Amino acid sequence: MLLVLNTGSSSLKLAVFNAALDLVVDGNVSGVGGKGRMALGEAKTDVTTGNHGEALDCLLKGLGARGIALSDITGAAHRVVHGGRRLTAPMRITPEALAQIKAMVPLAPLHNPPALAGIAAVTAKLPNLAQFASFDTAFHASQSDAATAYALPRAQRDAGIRRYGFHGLSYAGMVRQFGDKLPHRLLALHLGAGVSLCAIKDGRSIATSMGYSPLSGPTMATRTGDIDGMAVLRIAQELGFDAATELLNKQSGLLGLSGITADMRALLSDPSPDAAFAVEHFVYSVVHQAGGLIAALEGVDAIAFTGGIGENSAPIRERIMAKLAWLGDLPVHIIPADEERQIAIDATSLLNTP
Ligand SMILES: Nc1ncnc2c1ncn2[C@@H]1O[C@H](COP(=O)(O)OP(=O)(O)O)[C@@H](O)[C@H]1O
Ligand SMILES: CC(=O)OP(=O)(O)O
Ligand SMILES: [Mg+2]
Repeated sequence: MLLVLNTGSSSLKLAVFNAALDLVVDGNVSGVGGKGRMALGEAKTDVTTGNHGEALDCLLKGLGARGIALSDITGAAHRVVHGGRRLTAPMRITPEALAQIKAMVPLAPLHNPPALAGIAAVTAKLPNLAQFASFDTAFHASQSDAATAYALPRAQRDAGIRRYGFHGLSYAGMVRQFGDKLPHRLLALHLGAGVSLCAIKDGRSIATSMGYSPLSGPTMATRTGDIDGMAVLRIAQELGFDAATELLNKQSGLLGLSGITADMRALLSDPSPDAAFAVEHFVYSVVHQAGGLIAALEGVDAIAFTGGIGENSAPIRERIMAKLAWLGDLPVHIIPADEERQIAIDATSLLNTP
């Protein structure tokens, strides 16, 4: 059986697939690093964990109680957010590969360390297990230089300051789910805690709203989305680098705008004007990005929503589509985000190649 781990800064999501790639069970621990919750299948319990290794222990114990032993696990596959310029295909985690992933930490200081913690936790438990990595950036490797470059001098561009784009496992999974029904020009909207849009032409990413980091694009749960560079510098000058990083990534977005919560469902049921404004800003910013990406596609044949908000919130989808009514009648699809299955498919194809 294949263990898939999607490690976030304070969460650990796990899915177990059998050799036929059927989902056997999935679960997660939230609130890693303190008092949190564990869900495994339908069961939910309170758990206190000090780190991702302890969270993995809890989940593995839960799997044991369901009759899945450590010895049943034949491989582990991880979501790694940032693969940089070079890591553009899924790979087996060898010592060299691990060194390459570690070298990406300066590019993704908030996102890659949790994945490394997940890899280390599995290695500590099962040192001889085959492990694999799939990169959120990889799907966007098809983009042109014009789409990925920031207009910076050569030295900064050579140093890797460019657009990478994220949520690639979600978009690759979406393209896979469309199969031979894939529209020629597809605008994909991943609306979750992180929010991004992607212009997909014939199954390939040609432009996306996230850039150097997962901060840019529309308003997100706690990230600002697009913000002028000079505003960032002004905030950093006032608060210092670390506090500014925290503010832009963790205290902004829907949370910062509303002053209430980062949770879209809670905002939609909150009667206050601040909650309404946060939602209005979210919808506006998504539509604003959509316009640019539709122009990059030179037209659009279909729109697809995914992610927690995209899949579950009919009111948000309707408000976005109402502002895109100028596009005329378009097929609108709702595709469940299935990053874990995509990671499992990637790992299985590597396991099966000698
Ligand atoms: N029925 C719903 N209506 C509105 N928002 C929802 C609904 N269900 C989930 N959401 C929102 O989805 C977001 C989480 O998205 P998700 O993709 O699960 O997050 P993550 O990026 O952490 O995986 C939250 O803001 C949550 O409120
Ligand atoms: C890359 C990213 O934004 O991921 P998430 O949606 O999980 O925050
Ligand atoms: Mg997400």
